[in-house]
Amino acid sequence: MKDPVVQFRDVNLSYGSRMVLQDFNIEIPSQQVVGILGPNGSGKSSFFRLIMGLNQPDDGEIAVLGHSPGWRNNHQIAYLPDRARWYGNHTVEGAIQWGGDLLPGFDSMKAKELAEWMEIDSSMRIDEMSKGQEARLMLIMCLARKVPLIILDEPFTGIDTHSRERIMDALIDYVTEGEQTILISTHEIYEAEGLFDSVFLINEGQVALSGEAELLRAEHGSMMQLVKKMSHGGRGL
Ligand SMILES: Nc1ncnc2c1ncn2[C@@H]1O[C@H](COP(=O)(O)OP(=O)(O)OP(=O)(O)O)[C@@H](O)[C@H]1O
Repeated sequence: MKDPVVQFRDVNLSYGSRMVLQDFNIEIPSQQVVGILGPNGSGKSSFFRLIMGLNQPDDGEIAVLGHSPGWRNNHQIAYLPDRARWYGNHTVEGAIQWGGDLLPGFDSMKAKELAEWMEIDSSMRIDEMSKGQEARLMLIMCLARKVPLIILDEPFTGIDTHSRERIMDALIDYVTEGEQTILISTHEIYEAEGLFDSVFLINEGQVALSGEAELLRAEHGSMMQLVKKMSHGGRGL
């Protein structure tokens, strides 16, 4: 068994006086698609920001790809933040060129293939794109990178059902090809849950439940139901 890609031990994180993650422990297995699910405000984005070294924990230990979070390993991570925007004056082609020149592990051919699959015209200017088109481009810029860890925070927001289905198909194809770990946080649980090998359910700043997706489903029913129960204050899941 390989070492976990991400390991948190007894991590606490607060913003001012507000405690967001408390005694947070997690081990993310390598080479899996991992769902990070939970109600609004449960701490999913904060968890990703700690992985990237964008926030510092109050205490606890964090290892990401065998190092402390920060510049030493961020070139090995493709991160799609929850509120990402691209430079407006680029075209799609320009963004892909930029990725090829500057992003570690970026495969321009793969990016072009993904753009075609996701029906994104390469001559389109980014400031003329709809929200959903831009969301697709942001996703392409992450998925085209050959890095051990990809983090997608709410990648499907603003994307219509048809495009979402295409993206899920691309992810399934892409993932079976690769040797990467992909962390996905999403509220589109119903559509996305088929992607996950394992799932961590976050509630009120802690891992409330985790395991192989299939086993969790067999035991508790759909992920959607589990998250709904949590949103309504369900305890003892
Ligand atoms: N920069 C910040 N300053 C203060 N509080 C913050 C900040 N960022 C997040 N929070 C708070 O921390 C808590 C966790 O937020 P976080 O964004 O990690 O949750 P989330 O699970 O990703 O939520 P969502 O599903 O709505 O995206 C929330 O109560 C939020 O209001």
